Amino acid sequence: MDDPSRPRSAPASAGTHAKPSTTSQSVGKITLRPGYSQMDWLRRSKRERVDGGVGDVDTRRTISLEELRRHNTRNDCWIGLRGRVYNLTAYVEYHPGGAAILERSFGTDATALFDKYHKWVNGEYIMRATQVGVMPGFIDDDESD
Ligand code: HEM
Repeated sequence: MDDPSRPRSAPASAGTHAKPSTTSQSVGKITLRPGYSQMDWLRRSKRERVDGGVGDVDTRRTISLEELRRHNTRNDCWIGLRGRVYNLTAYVEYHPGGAAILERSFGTDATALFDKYHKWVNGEYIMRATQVGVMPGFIDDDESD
């Protein structure tokens, strides 16, 4: 007999199963394409660097605001976040908040907007495979990378 105290559906954390997502994922009004869930991204970025194919990147290179600003298009977008610079280009399609809202942050220090929408999200962890450098004056307090 069914035990009414046991949930019938999978818990929310079930999205972390090992297979790539094969159905669309809806977060709020945003629908992500199959294969573009956060788990798909984490799996991909664990496997490979996703820095836009610029090759052997010195992730500690200082990137001027002027250089950051030049990467401001959908096919070549970098953002600053807490002193690190990330190549967001590949992640845009995986962003649960959608691509459109990210556009205004392309080529800028997006820390304030990031915190406005989701201070709780660990952007440094999610984006670690995309780091292309650091912002001027950045002082690293994490020796693990
Ligand atoms: C490093 C870059 C970013 C990463 C890794 C990231 C990651 C995420 C994640 C994981 C979520 C889902 C949060 C949740 O369900 O609790 C999300 C939602 C969202 N993000 Fe981002 N994000 C980034 C940048 C930004 C920026 C720059 C903006 C604004 C310009 C933004 C706006 C939003 C919005 C509006 C949502 C939807 C919030 C909601 O539905 O409540 N994100 N993002």
